Amino acid sequence: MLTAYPVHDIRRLEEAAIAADPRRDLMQYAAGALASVIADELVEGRGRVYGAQLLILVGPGNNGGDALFAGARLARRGASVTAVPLVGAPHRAGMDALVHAGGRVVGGAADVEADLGRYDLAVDGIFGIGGRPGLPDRVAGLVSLLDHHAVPVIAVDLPSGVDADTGAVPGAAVRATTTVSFGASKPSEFIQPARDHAGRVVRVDLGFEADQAVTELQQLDVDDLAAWWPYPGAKNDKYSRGVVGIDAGSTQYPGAGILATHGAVYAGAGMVRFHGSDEARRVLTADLPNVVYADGRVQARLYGSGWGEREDGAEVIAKGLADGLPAVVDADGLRHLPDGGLEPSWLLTPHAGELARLLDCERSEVEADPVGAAHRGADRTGATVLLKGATQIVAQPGRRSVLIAVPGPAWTAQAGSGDVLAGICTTLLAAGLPAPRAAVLAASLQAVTAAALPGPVPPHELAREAARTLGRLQQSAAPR
Ligand SMILES: NC(=O)C1=CN([C@@H]2O[C@H](COP(=O)(O)OP(=O)(O)OC[C@H]3O[C@@H](n4cnc5c(N)ncnc54)[C@H](OP(=O)(O)O)[C@@H]3O)[C@@H](O)[C@H]2O)[C@@H](O)CC1
Ligand SMILES: [K+]
Repeated sequence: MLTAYPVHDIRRLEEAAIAADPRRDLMQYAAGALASVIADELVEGRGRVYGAQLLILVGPGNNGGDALFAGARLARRGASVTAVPLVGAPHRAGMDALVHAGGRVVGGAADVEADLGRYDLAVDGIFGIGGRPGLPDRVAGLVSLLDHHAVPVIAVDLPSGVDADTGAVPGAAVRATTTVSFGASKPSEFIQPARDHAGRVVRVDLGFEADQAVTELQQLDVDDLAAWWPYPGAKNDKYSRGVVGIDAGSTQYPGAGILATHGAVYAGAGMVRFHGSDEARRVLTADLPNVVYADGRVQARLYGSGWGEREDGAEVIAKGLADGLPAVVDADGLRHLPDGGLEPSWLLTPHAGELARLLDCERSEVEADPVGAAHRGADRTGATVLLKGATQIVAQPGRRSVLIAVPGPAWTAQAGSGDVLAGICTTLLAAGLPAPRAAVLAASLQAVTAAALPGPVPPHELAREAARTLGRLQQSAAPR
């Protein structure tokens, strides 16, 4: 599990670390770690540090200071280091150190633009956690020229221009090959599209005490998925493994019911009762003869996938709430929710557009701050929210921390993925998992399965493949 903290918490962690050991110079420590990552990349790219051409992009704050001190260390090792101040006045002591070590400082972007292709590597010390999203125009021009010349960029702390807290990239931003992240991960390391701008992330421990933070973003890894999945044990029977009730699909969209049922069955439901359309039922009878159609006991229900314009949606959901069973509400079902009053054991699975509708805001607002929007969705409805998309975020009402699923390939962005995911979520609720854990495990299983079978594999085939993923995960699961 990786944990990220918003910038205001990282500032507090930094202050606490400095107060705990005032003699420790965090910037020198950070610069030393940065210099060693840069040296490794130079050695990998061209065999040695000596003689390497290094360009340092310098902003007005301590991020530029880190880059300049690292540049000084590399100049002492024989690299030819050029620093270009790009915004405001650069870090004074860092500049002095670089010049003292034999580095060169030019006046501005115009002095390096003509021969950018000669640099082996550029270091982005423009903005760090004090950065506002976007880059001034002249800086954006230089950054895009570096991209054009395919000069690899190492970002200091985070790629300049991205929004560290939200993961949004509303304007120009550095696209790094490697990011050297100090002290604590930033949300932008987990959330798309900023995650793609960071490239490979190298974390440098600055001795922060994380328990002083208020908000956390926890991103699962494959080991967490393997360890947390509720595999059946010797004492389980089909009822204790969990019976799923699926009310999904319609005459208009029978496929949604079929796909959700595939998701539920192949994620290991003890039994699936299907209450969707007759069209879907005919297909399921042939494909999945283990599915039953009679009413009876269930431990969790799915509502909404492929409902279309269903008229009794609100009634069906109200009845489900009165039953007191945990439930997943997906897709068209989200239009029939009561105004608040849901429970955290209910899981809503909107994509950005559906969450925007729930929040009465524009989709672009959800995309600009998906974690904040997921929180608002959970607080407004009282339910757990799994916000689907390039980054899959789980928020709970009244809690400031979120869970993030294992990242997966963009291949899963296709019609039907959400229906399968809703089915997997319902299986995990029926197995007795709390809604946040069910949501993050289900999304992670789908991502890990798609990563192992890359390509345009249709969602029902990925659903089947998930069963094989689970078999492999169970074998690899170390007891915790
Ligand atoms: N504290 C510690 O212990 C350690 C900190 N460390 C390092 O310090 C970094 C944080 O340093 P920092 O606070 O000086 O902020 P940083 O981002 O360098 O610059 C902010 C300046 O940029 C300006 N500015 C921002 N955006 C802009 C824009 N779009 N366009 C134009 N201007 C813009 C902004 O202006 P303002 O917003 O105030 O108007 C302000 O002047 C951190 O990421 C890490 O690298 C490490 O050494 C480890 C120990
Ligand atoms: K940076």
